[in-house]
Amino acid sequence: MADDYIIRTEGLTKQFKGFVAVRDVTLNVRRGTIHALIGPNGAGKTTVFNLVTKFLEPSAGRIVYNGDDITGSKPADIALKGMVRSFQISAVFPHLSVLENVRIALQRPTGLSFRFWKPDSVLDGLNDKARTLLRDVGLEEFEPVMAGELPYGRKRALEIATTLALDPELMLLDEPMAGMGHEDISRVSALIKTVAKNRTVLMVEHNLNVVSDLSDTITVLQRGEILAEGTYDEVSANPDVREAYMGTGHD
Ligand SMILES: Nc1ncnc2c1ncn2[C@@H]1O[C@H](COP(=O)(O)OP(=O)(O)OP(=O)(O)O)[C@@H](O)[C@H]1O
Repeated sequence: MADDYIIRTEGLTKQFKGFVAVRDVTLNVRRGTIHALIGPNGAGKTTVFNLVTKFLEPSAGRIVYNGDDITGSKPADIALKGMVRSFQISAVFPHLSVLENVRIALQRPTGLSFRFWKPDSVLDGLNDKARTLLRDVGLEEFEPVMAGELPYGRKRALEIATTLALDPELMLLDEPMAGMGHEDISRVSALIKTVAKNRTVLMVEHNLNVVSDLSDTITVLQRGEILAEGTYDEVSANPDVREAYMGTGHD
């Protein structure tokens, strides 16, 4: 049933001055799952993400979100419909406290407009909601800390909190583990599992341990095209995928 899929792309293609970065990508992301997009450098993962979130216009193909054709929509329109990309839209303001960052995020109807001019009394009313979000991402002790002073992994957790403030139905995570050490990776992985419980997550991630631990479905891209799709066990046993990653797929 079409409704099983929160987002579908049909024949998605993107050319940059004649170079085909993404070719005929038909992606189906099942509602309520964690779906990872992986592939070697230059495979087209970021371009697919930019197309899905409308930061780029496709050269051909269609994008359907919750049954609506959003191929011609603007990023702000799709954010309003519940598709929110983390680590891009959710800027963290370094000179504001952790709590203030989440309060401001709670003020954003689309994730794209910022309202600094609200009186303090209105912002104070948001404290309870902000504190709940901080607890969800394990940052309650960091509430008064300036965001710019947070350790790296905690900053990413704050970014997730500011994204969750928009209550997205589909959350897109762009390399959530980039630049993190082991400890942060385990904490942020656990966090993603928790926040994915009542929403859908589509993520681009290079760390294959994380991908295997978190993902229900994995789509492997290579040179702009889908090479394989399935569970981690399925794609990691696929000779074409092994060849693409390690050059050891076919004997
Ligand atoms: N704006 C652009 N203009 C021209 N070529 C581009 C542009 N954006 C991406 N490309 C090219 O398209 C291809 C796919 O790039 P993309 O960034 O989507 O890959 P990726 O899988 O995200 O790679 P990485 O893992 O290195 O981030 C690359 O060859 C890249 O050089």
